[in-house]
Amino acid sequence: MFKRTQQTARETKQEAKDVTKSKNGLFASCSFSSLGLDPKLSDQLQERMGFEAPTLVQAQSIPVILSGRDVLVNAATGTGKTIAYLAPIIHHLQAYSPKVDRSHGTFALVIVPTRELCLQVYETLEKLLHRFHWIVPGYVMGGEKKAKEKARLRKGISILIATPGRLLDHLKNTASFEHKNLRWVIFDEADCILEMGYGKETEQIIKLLGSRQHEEGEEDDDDDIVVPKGAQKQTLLLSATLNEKVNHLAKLSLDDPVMIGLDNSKLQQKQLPIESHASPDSDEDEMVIHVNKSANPSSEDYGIPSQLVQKYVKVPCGARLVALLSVLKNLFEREASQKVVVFFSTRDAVDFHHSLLSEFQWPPKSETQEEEAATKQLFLKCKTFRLHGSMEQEDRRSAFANFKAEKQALLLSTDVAARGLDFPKVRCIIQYDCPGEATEYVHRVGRTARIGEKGEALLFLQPVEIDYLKDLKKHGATLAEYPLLKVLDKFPLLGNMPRIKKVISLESHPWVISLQRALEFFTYAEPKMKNLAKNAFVSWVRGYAAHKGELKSIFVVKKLHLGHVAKSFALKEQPSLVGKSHHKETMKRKRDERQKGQHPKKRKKMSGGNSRMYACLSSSSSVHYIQDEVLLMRWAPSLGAAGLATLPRPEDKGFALEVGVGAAMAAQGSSSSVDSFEAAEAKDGAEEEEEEEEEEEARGA
Ligand SMILES: Nc1ncnc2c1ncn2[C@@H]1O[C@H](COP(=O)(O)OP(=O)(O)OP(=O)(O)O)[C@@H](O)[C@H]1O
Repeated sequence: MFKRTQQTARETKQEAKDVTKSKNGLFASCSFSSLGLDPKLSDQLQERMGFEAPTLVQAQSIPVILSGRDVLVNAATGTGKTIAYLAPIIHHLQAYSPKVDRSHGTFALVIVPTRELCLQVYETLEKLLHRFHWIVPGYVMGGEKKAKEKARLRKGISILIATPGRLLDHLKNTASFEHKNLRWVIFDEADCILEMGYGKETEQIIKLLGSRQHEEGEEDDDDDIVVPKGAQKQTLLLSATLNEKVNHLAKLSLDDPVMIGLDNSKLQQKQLPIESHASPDSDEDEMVIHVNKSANPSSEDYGIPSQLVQKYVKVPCGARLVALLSVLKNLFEREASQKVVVFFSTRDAVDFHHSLLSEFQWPPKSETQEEEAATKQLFLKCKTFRLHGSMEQEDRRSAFANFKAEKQALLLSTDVAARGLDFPKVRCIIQYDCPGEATEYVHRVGRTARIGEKGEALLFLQPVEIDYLKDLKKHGATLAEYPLLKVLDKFPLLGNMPRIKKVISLESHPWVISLQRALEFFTYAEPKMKNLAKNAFVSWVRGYAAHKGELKSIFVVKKLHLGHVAKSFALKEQPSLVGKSHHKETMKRKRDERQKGQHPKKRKKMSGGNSRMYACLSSSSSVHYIQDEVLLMRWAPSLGAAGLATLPRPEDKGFALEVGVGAAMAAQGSSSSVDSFEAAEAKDGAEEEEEEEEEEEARGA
């Protein structure tokens, strides 16, 4: 006992040392005012916000941004990039004479990929503007009422934070959106904006802003232009994972940029083929970002906080759910007051695990009812929140705010929480479903170990997926193995279950067996739970088939044992992947939700206006249908020996369809990939409100 206390004390001391060391490497040895910021603003940062010194990236970026140059900033997650770009803008704006007011419209535009990040940047901005009340902050984003946003834009917003779809909508349709004084455009999480499929929107935004921009030296007799003479328009691109994908955006929007945090291995004279949209008069000496893919890459390919402890846990598919619950229980028992985020690949998986963790009790059954009432408790004694793209905006907002405010809580999320979100005191990130590209791994784990704090990250892998570690290593992430068996051994066994001395496989561990049984019992006790499990199973398999590029050879859907996958959703048998009954259930669920007002009038545009069902025969000769003809056309060549046939709508003919696993699954999987889901959701946000707004306008709102 004494030995253990001594060891814990030693570990705590070591952790404290590590944090100090990492903090030493994070902060610059200067003050905010020495960077050239206005004293009132420096004071606000130091005194009111409690930032004693700028971080290194702030110390490097602020003077360059103040000088008016375009900038590309690449710095690790949680190093303070938001302040790095907001502070110089406020410094300039507060000094304008005459003072800026609402009638001058928007001077700075910050474009971010998700709604939560939009709100977060807005909150930071509000704090920074505390002493500059005449500068008006504001935001526009999908999911909000457009009529209200229009009214706010009409009044005037000096610094506007926006998601791309909604911003484009206002640029096109809100005549009162004043931006002729626009001087700054910032793309925060620039690579993500492009990866989420916003490339076209971004190009249009740049074009629309450019066409109405006030060019320097331009003859202009408009008295409303208040940008100081000689002040240059400035564009800033930032991310922890700037890579070659942003070259096109950089080329479109940046003029002779300064690169901050991009080491020489990533910057090369223009050798890479820049995409065909490159302007013919481009500068031949221009720098482009190039990610080093050599056999011996830099360990700093993507900036992962050095104090972050990264681990992986190898779990056979059938034991995944038990392993997840055990790891979580162990974490919260070890340290009650902490926050943990678990990432899943699909929204259905988030919903299922959220319901399960919010209701599942332990121990599962007792001898007498009185005893049961006295001893039963929730398996996890912490508040559990969920966050994903098809939640109602108000629910998203409250989940985000509540998880932020809690001291002890668990958040289950899709990648909607992976970028930029700054939840204080998150101690551990669990990636229960693999993230896909290494960039996403970096951003997910970046929700912990922020601003020099300690943090842990745990990646779940099945034995067949273990090669993913090599992919991460190429980008500088090396993970140690998590001692799962040791953790499982700590849990007390139920009743008189014998403790086996040597456990041969994880699945035969008595704790795993009893917990799995209890979970299955719980899931089957209520039809609602069972349906959630089935939906989660189906979308998980589809999501698995949607891995892209080189990762397809690691995450091979054909290698999955679907019975074991079912077990990981506490199902005793494998449900049909897309049977008629499932299709009907999904339609019914959506109808019910719509009636309850949970899915207000989402309009999905199908190409050609008339959707038809297609069927394709996979190599295993089972039938799979796809509702989106474009998707099938794209995937058809990759189906190999698969036959292809056009069928009437199943609901017309009333035949049941079974899905085949393999190439055809991959085809449907692509439609349920997280990225395209989230992007589609966010884009819908722009359209979704149209009808609502028309209605409101008709009512004279
Ligand atoms: N100079 C500073 N001193 C102390 N804390 C700071 C400082 N600057 C910023 N912070 C805090 O650090 C946290 C991380 O900042 P921020 O969210 O801007 O990081 P980021 O680099 O944008 O991360 P990501 O890449 O994940 O988006 C925030 O809570 C912020 O308030």
